[in-house]
Amino acid sequence: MIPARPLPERSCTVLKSLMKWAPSTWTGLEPGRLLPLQGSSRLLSVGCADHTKHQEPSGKKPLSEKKLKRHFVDHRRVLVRGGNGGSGMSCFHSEPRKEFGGPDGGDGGNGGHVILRADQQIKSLSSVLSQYRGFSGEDGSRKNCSGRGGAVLYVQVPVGTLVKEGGEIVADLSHPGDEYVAALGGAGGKGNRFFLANDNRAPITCTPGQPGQERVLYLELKTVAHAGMVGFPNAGKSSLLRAISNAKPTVASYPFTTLKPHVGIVPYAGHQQLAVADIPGIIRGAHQNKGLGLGFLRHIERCRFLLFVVDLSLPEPWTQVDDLKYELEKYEEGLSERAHVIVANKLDLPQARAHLPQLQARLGLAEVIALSALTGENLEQLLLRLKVLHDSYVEAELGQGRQPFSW
Ligand SMILES: Nc1nc2c(ncn2[C@@H]2O[C@H](COP(=O)(O)OP(=O)(O)OP(=O)(O)O)[C@@H](O)[C@H]2O)c(=O)[nH]1
Ligand SMILES: [Mg+2]
Repeated sequence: MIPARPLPERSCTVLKSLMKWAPSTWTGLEPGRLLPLQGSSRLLSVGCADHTKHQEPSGKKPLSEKKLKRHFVDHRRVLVRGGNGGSGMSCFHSEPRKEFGGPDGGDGGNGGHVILRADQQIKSLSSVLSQYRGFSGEDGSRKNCSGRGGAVLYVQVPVGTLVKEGGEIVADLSHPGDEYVAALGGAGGKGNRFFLANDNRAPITCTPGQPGQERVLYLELKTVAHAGMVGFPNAGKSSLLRAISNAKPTVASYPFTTLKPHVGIVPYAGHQQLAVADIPGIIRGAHQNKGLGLGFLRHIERCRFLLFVVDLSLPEPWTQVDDLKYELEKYEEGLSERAHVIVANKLDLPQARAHLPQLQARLGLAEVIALSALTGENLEQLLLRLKVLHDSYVEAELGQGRQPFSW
């Protein structure tokens, strides 16, 4: 007899990865849990202490920024089709000693809708497939039995997803739990029982189910956060996000290190949380598609306030602020006038200290917060300012009878 041998380690890993993916494929067959949720928490760094612990399991190398970018999708064209309605049945009651039992064909069930639902656990549109078909209703059957209706197919999308059809915005799923019926299921057909009338006691007519609605939708993700960081490459945006939150975006001394938005959570007393988004650097001329272009600014469009991060160690740092504001204006008029703070980073460098008085003189003392993301100097001042901005935002929203966004 051959003794049982333990599986080699590599096979175990392969098996485990298969086990990890298999349920997400099967869920497509079940109503209610239909999405192949790629629940990888690495899709977007979320700086919640517990989350980050799960993000990088010990012994596993974190994914490089380049690989992470492949998982971050902020556009998607989706073809959605509602489920078809089931057909009605044409048949007659048949029973011993009951010759003319009458029509008893049941109606077909309605097709299931396809519904987009904003889910906070989903961080990018990468888990959204290119097409979805709703569940069809069952056909009607004998004895007036109606067919079962098709279950609703829920497609989970990130909070902040815009739904467009033919260039027009048809829905904005900006709050967790928001839903949008992307495609209606077809109505079920009628069985011949439905056509029973005084002048027609034995109808044989029955109707087929209607096909489900078919639409081509464009999904566009606009990250939702309280504060958005904008700055030139290498200004230290990612370093700052690392310093104030538990998010772990890559930091390096070359430009365009960050290739996808990151959201970090800054915890405050009383379980208050403030979401801060770090987006790729923009450069002068970005509106002419220089650097990474301005496409990423869509991720700060919804931010309630902005952090202009400038490198204080460079000569004439105020020109960075002017250039950033100019690029923002080119992207969307009025964007640069949103509530903001100017963060003068790299205060630890000697030349930076020399530039500070000039910057403050040009932009105003109150507006500039000089700090060092590297040494942590003066970070509290930024945290306090963020809190003040957040509180005034909450007050304004409540004043207008709206629920403020909370992460
Ligand atoms: N001395 C000093 N260096 C800093 C400070 N903050 C960031 N750096 C350095 O500046 C370089 C760029 O930092 P990042 O945080 O990657 O800059 P970024 O703005 O995110 O850059 P992109 O992602 O390319 O847009 C890194 O080498 C950091 O170590 C600081 O406060 N002081
Ligand atoms: Mg960065």
